[in-house]
Amino acid sequence: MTGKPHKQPFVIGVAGGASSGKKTVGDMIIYQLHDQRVVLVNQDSFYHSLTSEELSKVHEYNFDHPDAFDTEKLLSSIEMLKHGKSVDIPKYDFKSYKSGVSRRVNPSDVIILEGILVFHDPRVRNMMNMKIFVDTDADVRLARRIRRDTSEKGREIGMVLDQYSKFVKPSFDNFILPTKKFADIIIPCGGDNHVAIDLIVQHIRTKLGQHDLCKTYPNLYVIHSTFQIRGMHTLIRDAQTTKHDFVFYSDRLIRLVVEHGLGHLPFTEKQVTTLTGSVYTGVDFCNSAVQAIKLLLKKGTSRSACGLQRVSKD
Ligand SMILES: Nc1ncnc2c1ncn2[C@@H]1O[C@H](COP(=O)(O)OP(=O)(O)O)[C@@H](O)[C@H]1O
Ligand SMILES: O=c1ccn([C@@H]2O[C@H](COP(=O)(O)O)[C@@H](O)[C@H]2O)c(=O)[nH]1
Repeated sequence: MTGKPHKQPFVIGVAGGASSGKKTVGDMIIYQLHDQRVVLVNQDSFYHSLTSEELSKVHEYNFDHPDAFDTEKLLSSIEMLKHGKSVDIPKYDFKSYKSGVSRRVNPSDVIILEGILVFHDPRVRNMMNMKIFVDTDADVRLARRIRRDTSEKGREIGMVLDQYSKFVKPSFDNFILPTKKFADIIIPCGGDNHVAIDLIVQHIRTKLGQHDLCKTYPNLYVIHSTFQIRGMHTLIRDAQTTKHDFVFYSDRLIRLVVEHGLGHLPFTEKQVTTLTGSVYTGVDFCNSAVQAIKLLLKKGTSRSACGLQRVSKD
């Protein structure tokens, strides 16, 4: 075998009612994961093209029913991306109701699959590593839909309201809402929920940083790689780097490892009285933690011992 083994991408499903903010949430995740290869795939791309008969009675067509989508194509497309292959994803035109020219999507580290019914088919659901449901009140969704469909899709307000009461609302109650139970995370307020987005991004970063060794050793933690860390690794590997710089940057890297390790050690709450007489509640490392550091110091090389001593007085 040649080349690197293919690492499976992290697949995130984002479901919720129409105009709940699914795409906004997806875009916010992409924005925060700027240093990763992330691709957003929209379930809307997999709408079946309408036949001429369906077109003549478009007001009777239910775009919110699971059968409106080409789920087999969606499945095979995500499968290809999961296996590190590029895929042509169709483009659906909301004005002509037809699927047209495709866009080429390249394999990525993270795939975000967003759409009203992405949790409906168990085969699609099972491809996801994380499932998010965007929970936005029906009145907010309707208001956004009216604005979007009249301005962007050029539709009559009467038609938008008819479609809503005839298909959108019943399908939300019958098909979309029942998939909420499959979600790992439910986000109220969609894109306004910065706390939820931050937590999601943190989790994805942890998963992406996980080495295969983490599966064998569940208490192994991999420090998230930053540009600063990569820069220091570059310097200490460079044959041109001076001895002084090599020692300086190695020492900084060792300290980062030790400080990160200390964050995983057990601690107890401790209160101290400050010089001004007030009581400060902090934490104190448990005995076992101090013993672990002492053991490391005994076994460590002189350089790592030096790094350890700077972060632990004991
Ligand atoms: N938190 C928000 N506040 C105000 N408008 C929003 C918010 N989230 C989304 N929107 C707007 O609502 C519309 C639908 O949002 P979008 O993310 O495309 O929803 P979905 O993908 O669920 O259909 C868009 O016009 C978007 O700009
Ligand atoms: O031709 C079409 C195709 C779909 N719709 C509506 O779109 C929404 C789903 O898209 P979101 O981006 O998740 O909002 C769905 O409610 C369909 O009714 C349409 O109006 N016309």
